[in-house]
Amino acid sequence: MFLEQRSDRSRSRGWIEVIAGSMFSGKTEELMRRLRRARIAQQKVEIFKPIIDRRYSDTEVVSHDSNAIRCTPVESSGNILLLSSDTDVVGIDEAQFFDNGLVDVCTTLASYGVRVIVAGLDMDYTGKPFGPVPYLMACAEYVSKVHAICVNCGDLANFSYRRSGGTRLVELGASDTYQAVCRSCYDQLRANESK
Ligand SMILES: Nc1ncnc2c1ncn2[C@@H]1O[C@H](COP(=O)(O)OP(=O)(O)O)[C@@H](O)[C@H]1O
Ligand SMILES: Cc1cn([C@H]2C[C@H](O)[C@@H](COP(=O)(O)O)O2)c(=O)[nH]c1=O
Ligand SMILES: [Zn+2]
Repeated sequence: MFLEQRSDRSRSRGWIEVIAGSMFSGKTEELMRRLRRARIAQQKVEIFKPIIDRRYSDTEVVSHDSNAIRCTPVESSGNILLLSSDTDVVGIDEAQFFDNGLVDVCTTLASYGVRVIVAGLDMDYTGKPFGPVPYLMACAEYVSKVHAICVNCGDLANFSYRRSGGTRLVELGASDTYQAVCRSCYDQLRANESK
């Protein structure tokens, strides 16, 4: 679906791809698949994640199935620009944790001719747009909305239900803390909370 072949850098043909969805929807696996293919095509790839994502590893992007790829953890979106010189492809995971400056960073890189692939949650546990991801979806050339399986009913899931862990926006966790659920199961679970 996406071209691994580089276009001529002098013509500055870059673009932004966003992979968005709930937790467990396969965002990280899809990001890693695209980045591996770019490496097979001999392209220079740099991978970043926010430094606060210490869930599985400090220096790797790791999927829920334990597949991993090395990355550079960064404090803020501005670091990505500084560390991406002479790069063909930039991959960014857990984009929801970055500041809104990530939108400008991705746009600038794309204008320089870089293929930018961003993965992140589109909604937080309350069902609200999460960080810069919805803005990136608006600015991207390509958006892939991926889905998990609802652990309650087996339908497609696009919500991340928080089972425990309080009300802070940022609460790292996996299936201990979150479940992927469909809209109907999400509404039911949230309604039960206020009973
Ligand atoms: N409810 C679920 N629906 C789909 N996949 C799930 C679910 N729970 C666990 N998984 C596992 O999670 C993997 C996806 O992991 P990952 O790419 O890290 O997702 P994401 O980055 O979107 O959270 C799937 O291949 C599957 O093995
Ligand atoms: C919904 C939601 C999630 N988080 C955290 C939980 C995980 O550490 C990551 C998402 O990881 P994944 O690769 O998409 O599975 O985000 C959070 O901090 N706040 C939330 O509302
Ligand atoms: Zn459901």
